[in-house]
Amino acid sequence: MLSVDEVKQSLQSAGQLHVLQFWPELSEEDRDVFLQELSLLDLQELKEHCEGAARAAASPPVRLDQHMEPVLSQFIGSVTKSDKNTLAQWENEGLLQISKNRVGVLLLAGGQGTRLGVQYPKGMYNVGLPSGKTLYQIQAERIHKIQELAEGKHGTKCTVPWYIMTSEFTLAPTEVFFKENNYFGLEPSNIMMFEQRMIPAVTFDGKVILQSKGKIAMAPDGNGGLYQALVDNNVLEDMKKRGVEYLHVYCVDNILVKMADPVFIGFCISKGADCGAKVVQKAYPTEPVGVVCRVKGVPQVVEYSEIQPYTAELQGPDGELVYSAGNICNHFFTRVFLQDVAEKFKSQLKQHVAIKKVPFVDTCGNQVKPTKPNGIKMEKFVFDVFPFSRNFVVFEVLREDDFSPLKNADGTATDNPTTARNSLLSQHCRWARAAGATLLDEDGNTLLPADRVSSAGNPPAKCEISPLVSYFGEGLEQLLKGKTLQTPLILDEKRAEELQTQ
Ligand SMILES: CC(=O)N[C@H]1[C@@H](OP(=O)(O)OP(=O)(O)OC[C@H]2O[C@@H](n3ccc(=O)[nH]c3=O)[C@H](O)[C@@H]2O)O[C@H](CO)[C@@H](O)[C@@H]1O
Repeated sequence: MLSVDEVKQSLQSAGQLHVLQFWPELSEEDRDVFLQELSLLDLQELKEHCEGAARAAASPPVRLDQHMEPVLSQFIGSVTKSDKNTLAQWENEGLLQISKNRVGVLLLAGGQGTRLGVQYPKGMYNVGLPSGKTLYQIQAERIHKIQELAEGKHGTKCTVPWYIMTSEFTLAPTEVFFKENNYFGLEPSNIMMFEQRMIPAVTFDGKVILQSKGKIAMAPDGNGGLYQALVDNNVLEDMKKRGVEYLHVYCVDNILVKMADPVFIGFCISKGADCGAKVVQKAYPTEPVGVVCRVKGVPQVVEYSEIQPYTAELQGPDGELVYSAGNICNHFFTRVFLQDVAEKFKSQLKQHVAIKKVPFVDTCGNQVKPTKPNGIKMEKFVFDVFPFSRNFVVFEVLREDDFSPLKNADGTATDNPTTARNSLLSQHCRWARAAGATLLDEDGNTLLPADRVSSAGNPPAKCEISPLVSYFGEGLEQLLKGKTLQTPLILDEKRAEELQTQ
């Protein structure tokens, strides 16, 4: 730990001496904690960070719109446009790689979930499914099942390691939650949690913001902080040691996420890709999803906050959106590509400016909760490595099978706990019916095939299938064909066993 004089000197040369303004008022204990925090800061880089943030916030945003073009069709694979055999080949390839322990999953879970408005990590959220499962539990059970499917097919026991990137906000509660839940039945040594870096929030004139008298306002460095975090925490070494060559990176809030999706992984591998992105057709031009496209001929995502409305609304000859490839934050990377990024490209990642309301302590020592934006948070984005890819591919999937994110609190129009819950229950109704089950609604009436999702987005019935029973609808016929089942239905392993013997 540095001494207070050393810190003072560095802060002075960075033009940030105000950080110690309340030093005389702090208790011994608070001083220790603060000094520790300041010692961890890269004080050499602080000046550049603060000046850079102020400069970036003051400059007009760089517009990419006029350089945008859609991704070339030869680099796009599609679930709907591929025949059954091709899809089966990709799935087989994915399962084969999983069975050989070559596939890992990496969860981006360092975000603060401000829009959802909860104080705990989003993965701990329970959207109100009949089973009461949280997002973390659903994800863990899908890992379980995909290992089982790969083992069943190839006869070898295998592991899909789960890397979880957290931040100062999410690490401790996530660790406790996993422990309390007995790691959801997974082997704890195959779950690796690590922390991304935090960086100071800065005022518009380039001053570090004090959150309280003895604490700087810090924020995670964006999900593109992943690449620094991989290095800081020796994650790539761990992957190498385990023989993991392919990584499926995903964001925490998509209730339909297919962990280590073998079809996606198989597709990327069979195309020889080093980097890939899953997309869905955008639902409407202003939907808050990034657009996967090319910028000056190079693959890139233009984030929803950075695209101009007229570009987002551009239509092709048949009225379709020109930029319809919506990023669902499901990425494929080879380990070798990540190694390259870590060694050569990580420092070239773009910095994005986010203007936020950052609570602070004013010069008189009063705590202030600003009503309008007062601070700059600089963020890196996980997809900003796409331009460094040598062979980038896009995989288009169906929204109803792959994407229903939890972003907002209930009471909002979209992407909230109700829409997430309904998407999952609707999917499971479809699976049950496709497997030959007849479902009865809560009044005992038979649900007809025409009973689909209502205009309010409600599923035809409450039918929830545990990922431990089925990963993507497979294996249900032997349990459900010709059976009439009352809903609400929770098809968990116990119920599956009962149905098997009926
Ligand atoms: C930059 C990015 O990827 N944007 C994508 C993200 O947007 P969106 O703005 O929704 O991104 P979020 O803020 O939800 O972050 C995405 C994921 O990154 C994690 N996170 C975020 C910040 C951070 O410092 N550390 C961290 O790990 C979050 O916990 C989350 O799992 O998801 C959308 C789909 O749902 C995509 O269309 C957007 O293109």
